[in-house]
Amino acid sequence: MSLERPIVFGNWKMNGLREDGLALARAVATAPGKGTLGIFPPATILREVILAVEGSNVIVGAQNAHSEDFGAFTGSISAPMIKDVGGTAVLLGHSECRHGLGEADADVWGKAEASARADLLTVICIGETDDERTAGRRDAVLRRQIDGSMPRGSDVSKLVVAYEPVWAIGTGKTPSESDIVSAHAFVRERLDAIFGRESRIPILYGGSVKAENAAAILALEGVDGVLVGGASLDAESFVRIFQAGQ
Ligand SMILES: O=C(CO)[C@H](O)COP(=O)(O)O
Repeated sequence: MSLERPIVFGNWKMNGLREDGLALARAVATAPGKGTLGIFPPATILREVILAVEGSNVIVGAQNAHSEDFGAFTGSISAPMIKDVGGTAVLLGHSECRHGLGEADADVWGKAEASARADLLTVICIGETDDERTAGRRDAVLRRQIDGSMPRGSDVSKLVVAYEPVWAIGTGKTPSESDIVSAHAFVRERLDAIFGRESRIPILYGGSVKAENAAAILALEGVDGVLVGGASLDAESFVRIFQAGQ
């Protein structure tokens, strides 16, 4: 599976009731342009969103999945369940899950293995906090997260990495262009070391991506696409971000 660049994914987080979510999905499905569009709505409307974009190339996925396929895990959904309703992707290791829900690298690894078993496209999110950045530990954190969250032996063509500095998420702050380039170069080097140069796992940037800064970010060396939060909730903004990469 090879994803055409630019890859523009929207993480709706805990937003989207049926009416506005389906309208947004339909608008995304008709966006003109080359590349790969993906949306990650809340699980409550996953199936309806999948039906709303049917016939388009838009990828629809879930925002998390359990490491087990089934069982007594109240409140969780699993990779086979996502697959069962027609979902083809999942976000894992988002900072809001790592830091808000206490997900460790090993947890993300287990979830990624479950996602691979269900043959989903797995987007593994990584990124340093402000304290880690200030302490000069960015690369050490990225290395630990890559090494600890990404299982070996699965189909590398179904893996995507999203570099999302935690301090840039929802804050309006973005790293300098040179910082994004150097972080992506570091991630690429590590992925090459683990999975081989031919793996070419796409690396997305995430954190305060907007229609206004998308063209500059998407043009940076090593940036294969973007993972968008807030600005993916507005159809016009999200489509403008996609078109900024054309
Ligand atoms: O939602 C995101 C993509 O996963 C990420 O958290 C960035 O959010 P944003 O700063 O609201 O774009």
